[in-house]
Amino acid sequence: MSVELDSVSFSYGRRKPRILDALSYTVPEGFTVLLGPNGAGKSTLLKLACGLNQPATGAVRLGPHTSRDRGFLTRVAWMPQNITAMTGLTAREQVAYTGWLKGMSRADAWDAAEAALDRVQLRDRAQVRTAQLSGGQLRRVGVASALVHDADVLLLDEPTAGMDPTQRRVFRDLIRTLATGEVRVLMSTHDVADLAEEADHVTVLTGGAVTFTGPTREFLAYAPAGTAGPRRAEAAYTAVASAGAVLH
Ligand SMILES: Nc1ncnc2c1ncn2[C@@H]1O[C@H](COP(=O)(O)OP(=O)(O)OP(=O)(O)O)[C@@H](O)[C@H]1O
Repeated sequence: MSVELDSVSFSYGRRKPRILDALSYTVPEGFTVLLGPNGAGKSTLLKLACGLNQPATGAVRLGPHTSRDRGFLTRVAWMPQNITAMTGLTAREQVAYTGWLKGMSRADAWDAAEAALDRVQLRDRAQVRTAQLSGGQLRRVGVASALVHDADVLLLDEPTAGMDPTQRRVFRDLIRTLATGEVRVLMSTHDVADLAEEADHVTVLTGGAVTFTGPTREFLAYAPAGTAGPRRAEAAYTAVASAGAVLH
């Protein structure tokens, strides 16, 4: 099952401009990177896709559920761009708390929190208060919180911002193991060179509209012929983002 946005419109207030206007989009299978310039609406799309914000018109669905149902919220995980350290909580407590909020029993959430911290290589910091973690470590707590309740769809808002190169690599490998079978991962990033080639699909959002969505090899084909390996994704992104037309 995937998250589907069906003709969704949204603005941050009645008199505010529409950020998304009749946008229809389905989170693709596997691992998808969501690219787009600052202010394109990536975070807004992710917040609608996880049920945190509700559309003014249209609907967000996961199988039989809409984003207003409990059944939707327990199957979709979202990692915000800014992770907040919860006052007084250790890393394990903070991750377990997210599991509990998503409907797990206290005992299950506690066990799952340890496993999730392990997956992001933060087990040795499990007993440290989150307020005392570094920015990159706190982001890993955010990733663990998104993993804790075994969601079908993971929506990650710039999860690698602030991670060092080693952790970015660990994270990329983790995403590859997560985005298999039924689990879909949609991740916004500005880290085009690092991540786009790893993905199964690429979606480009420009001015609140999806201007490209498709398999990564189709995306990379927009790079001018002869562009060298590591620069291919950036060149493809530049070509797609500057085309100003819908390419999918
Ligand atoms: N809480 C808010 N209230 C009012 N406007 C907002 C709010 N959050 C975002 N916006 C506006 O919505 C538009 C899209 O913002 P959004 O954060 O979704 O873009 P983005 O693609 O994620 O950007 P970035 O790459 O900089 O993170 C921007 O014009 C932004 O100013």
